[in-house]
Amino acid sequence: MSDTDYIKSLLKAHPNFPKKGIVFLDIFPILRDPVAFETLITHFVYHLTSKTIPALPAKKVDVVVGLDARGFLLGPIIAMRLGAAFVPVRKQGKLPGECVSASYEKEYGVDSFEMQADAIKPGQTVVVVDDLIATGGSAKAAGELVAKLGGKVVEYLFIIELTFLQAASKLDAPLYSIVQSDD
Ligand SMILES: O=P(O)(O)OC[C@H]1O[C@H](OP(=O)(O)OP(=O)(O)O)[C@H](O)[C@@H]1O
Ligand SMILES: Nc1ncnc2[nH]cnc12
Repeated sequence: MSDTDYIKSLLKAHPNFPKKGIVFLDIFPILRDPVAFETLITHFVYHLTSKTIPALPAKKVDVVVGLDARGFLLGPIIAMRLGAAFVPVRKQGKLPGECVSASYEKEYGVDSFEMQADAIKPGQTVVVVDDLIATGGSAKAAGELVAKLGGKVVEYLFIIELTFLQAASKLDAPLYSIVQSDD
């Protein structure tokens, strides 16, 4: 079985969660299976180190940015494997010190994201990681925060992409997803 089929087989769909009309795709069964979790992380790391990402000369990622909350389960592990920094993007009011912020609309509501102002240095290369991209609102806001600090997003990485919402067109860098869902 391919990595993609293995990971896909563990995703659980919950119709009408967190509200009517949304089919929530749950990634937690992957994390319950250590072999699947290892496969997932290794897949991302292999992608970042052995494939050609046009905006990533010398294949060097300086910073992995993970999005609150499920991006925190993936980002730090990927960052450690790459020898890169991990930087969290958190929902408003959770981070101490000076922060930059950006608000965004998502599949089921409005929210605001923040990043610590000294977390990324001008010119650093960044990958943004999260479990799922739906409308792309949260990823776009994260990209805006990176840009405000002078960083350069070279790729947005997700386990799942809801392709029917066409988020890729909103982003300023390529989108990579392991599983694509079109319904
Ligand atoms: O592409 P978008 O439409 O922006 O939606 C995707 C975002 O929504 C989910 O997080 P959620 O806001 O539910 O937060 P959580 O991780 O704290 O549950 C998901 O983990 C992404 O972060
Ligand atoms: N359909 C979905 N499943 C899981 N997380 C989500 N975040 C936004 N839309 C989602």
